Amino acid sequence: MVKVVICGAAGGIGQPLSLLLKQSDLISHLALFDVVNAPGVAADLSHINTRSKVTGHGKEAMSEALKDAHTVVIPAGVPRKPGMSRDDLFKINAGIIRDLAEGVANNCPNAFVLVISNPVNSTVPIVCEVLKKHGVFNPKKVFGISTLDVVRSSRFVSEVNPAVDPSTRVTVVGGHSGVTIVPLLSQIPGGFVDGLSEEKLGELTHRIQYGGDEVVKAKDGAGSATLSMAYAGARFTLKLLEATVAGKSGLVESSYVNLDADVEHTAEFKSKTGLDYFAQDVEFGTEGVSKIIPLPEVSAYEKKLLEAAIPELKINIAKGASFITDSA
Ligand SMILES: NC(=O)C1=CN([C@@H]2O[C@H](COP(=O)(O)OP(=O)(O)OC[C@H]3O[C@@H](n4cnc5c(N)ncnc54)[C@H](O)[C@@H]3O)[C@@H](O)[C@H]2O)C=CC1
Ligand SMILES: O=C([O-])CC(=O)C(=O)O
Repeated sequence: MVKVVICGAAGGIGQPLSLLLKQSDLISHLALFDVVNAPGVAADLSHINTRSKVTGHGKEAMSEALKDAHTVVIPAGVPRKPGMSRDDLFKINAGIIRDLAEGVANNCPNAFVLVISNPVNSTVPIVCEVLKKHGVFNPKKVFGISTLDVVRSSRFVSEVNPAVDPSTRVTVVGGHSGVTIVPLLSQIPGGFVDGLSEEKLGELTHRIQYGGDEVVKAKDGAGSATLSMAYAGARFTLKLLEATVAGKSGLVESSYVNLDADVEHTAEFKSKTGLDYFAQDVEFGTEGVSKIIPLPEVSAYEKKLLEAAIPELKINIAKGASFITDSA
């Protein structure tokens, strides 16, 4: 039985994400949890004639929803409005994520946990610290979903140079907010960056780093990216299921992870930077993270971007981790 739980399933991301996951035969039970409207969304989805059973679980039924889950995807919490940073969401979302992580520790301690809720740079450390507190932390099983940064990069690159197919993978590392998002455009095959002026490269990098703001502004108070995020979230979740359920090897996706997930390939980076978490290309295996792919040789421009990302990431990580450790 492969039970996948969506926490925040009735929301802007939760609904289309649930719809996309309903199409997968790898899932046998899709459990939708939300503090509002979960039974309604579940009833609707349950009429679709694919393999999975769908159940809805309201406010009082978190434990029932999470019980024995294989994978838990978390897009629960509030989104940004214009003028807000992702970090401004911490006040509300940190507590929501802590409570859901407690639920995971108590009901499905072996589950893969995929965190979408912002600020991802801090919510992932919150989940990890809660799981550590309960003695059930496995760094190979907790993922911050930064896939939307990769999806945007591929799209925006193809707009700058139509010769690059929009499905071309772009390596994006760092974290998931502003300067912590570091696209490694020098890695795109075919000498993509060589054809760009310094100004164009700066503009494209900035667009990738602040792509979320474009949507927040266009939605004008009605929230942030939901449909592109659902696409990115489904792509990540399904790839992980292909590795963990169907046993496919060699699948790679970028993710914001605890670097202890692969000490062999991260020890040097960790001691050099002092970072415990970083988004990097991750190869999936049956246990979750099978390998964190080391950073490639980066350009001088990207080196500067990394230098700007690291101190900001440290602040975000410390804020998330101490939210749990200081209250112990
Ligand atoms: N990682 C990424 O790339 C992205 C992350 N996000 C983040 O995802 C989160 C959700 O965004 P939207 O779906 O647009 O927001 P939304 O407000 O439309 O939906 C959030 C849902 O979470 C539910 N919820 C609130 N507290 C809950 C709890 N304790 N347990 C279960 N469900 C709960 C709400 O009832 C609501 O249905 C936001 O924090 C947003 O910033 C958004 C886009 C991209
Ligand atoms: O911008 C936001 O607040 C939502 C998000 O994380 C994104 O779209 O990348």
